[in-house]
Amino acid sequence: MSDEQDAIRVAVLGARGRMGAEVCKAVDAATDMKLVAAVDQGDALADLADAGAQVVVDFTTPDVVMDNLRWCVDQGIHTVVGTTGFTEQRLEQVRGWLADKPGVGVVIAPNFGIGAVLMMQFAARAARYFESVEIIEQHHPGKLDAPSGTATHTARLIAAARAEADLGPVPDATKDEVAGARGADIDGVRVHAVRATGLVAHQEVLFGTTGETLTIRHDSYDRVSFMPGVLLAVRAVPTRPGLTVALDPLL
Ligand SMILES: NC(=O)c1ccc[n+]([C@@H]2O[C@H](COP(=O)([O-])OP(=O)(O)OC[C@H]3O[C@@H](n4cnc5c(N)ncnc54)[C@H](O)[C@@H]3O)[C@@H](O)[C@H]2O)c1
Ligand SMILES: O=C(O)C1=N[C@H](C(=O)O)CCC1
Repeated sequence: MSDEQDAIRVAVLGARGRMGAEVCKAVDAATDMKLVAAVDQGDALADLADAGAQVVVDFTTPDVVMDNLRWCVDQGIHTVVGTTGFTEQRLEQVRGWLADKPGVGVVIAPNFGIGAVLMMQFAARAARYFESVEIIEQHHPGKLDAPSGTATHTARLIAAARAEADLGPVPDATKDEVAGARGADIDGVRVHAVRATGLVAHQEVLFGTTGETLTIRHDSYDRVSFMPGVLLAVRAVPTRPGLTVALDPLL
């Protein structure tokens, strides 16, 4: 329990969205944080600075997140980003902005669910032992992007582990007779995106080798599952200058 004056002053961008609304509730309930601004489309970013925000949490959309983040870094405000769409090129751009603001911290994580982080770690660990691998991500139909940030991140981790183990390409003799039938190719790993009402956020990583398969699966049934990770990042980001990608270094 901290005094009001010691509380971390947090602002939320995308505050009326599915995730933003949940983050506002979680910050409100945290005794060591104070929600000082809840900003959504149409509101001025300047509201964040006027409210004296120390940490901004961004859950908006891939097409606006870079402008938001640039503004926050320029203002010297630490930022926790859950919004997806971060390519290696985008991450490099963020590192460039931060080079001019040495005290500022940014955490960008494709998934704040602790179980999801472990699922990715387990998948990376298993990758070297299986010649075949496919990722099946499943989300609610309101999701704007595909494949998910989590699936893209997982595919990159698996591809790196395969390269290190000299595994070569995944065996696949199939001719794609209908475009997309074999899913997207991310660094040589096939990724399939499912959208259905009733789902929240789910992922399976299916590995195969001679005579056996291994399935690693994670399910978020409720957006509350992301909140411990978000709060962990809010607490950590002021003492982590520069860019932190994914939640693993904070666990
Ligand atoms: N990292 C994670 O753990 C995690 C978990 C869930 C969702 N996500 C990602 O978070 C993002 C948001 O997901 P969602 O389901 O909450 O989406 P959503 O569509 O429900 O919410 C997005 C909100 O952002 C607002 N917005 C759009 N442009 C804005 C702007 N310029 N300034 C301020 N607000 C703006 C929208 O009005 C909306 O309220 C997506 O990229 C999603 O993939 C990440
Ligand atoms: O609901 C979403 O949208 C989610 N997006 C993230 C992703 O793209 O990986 C994390 C899971 C939920």
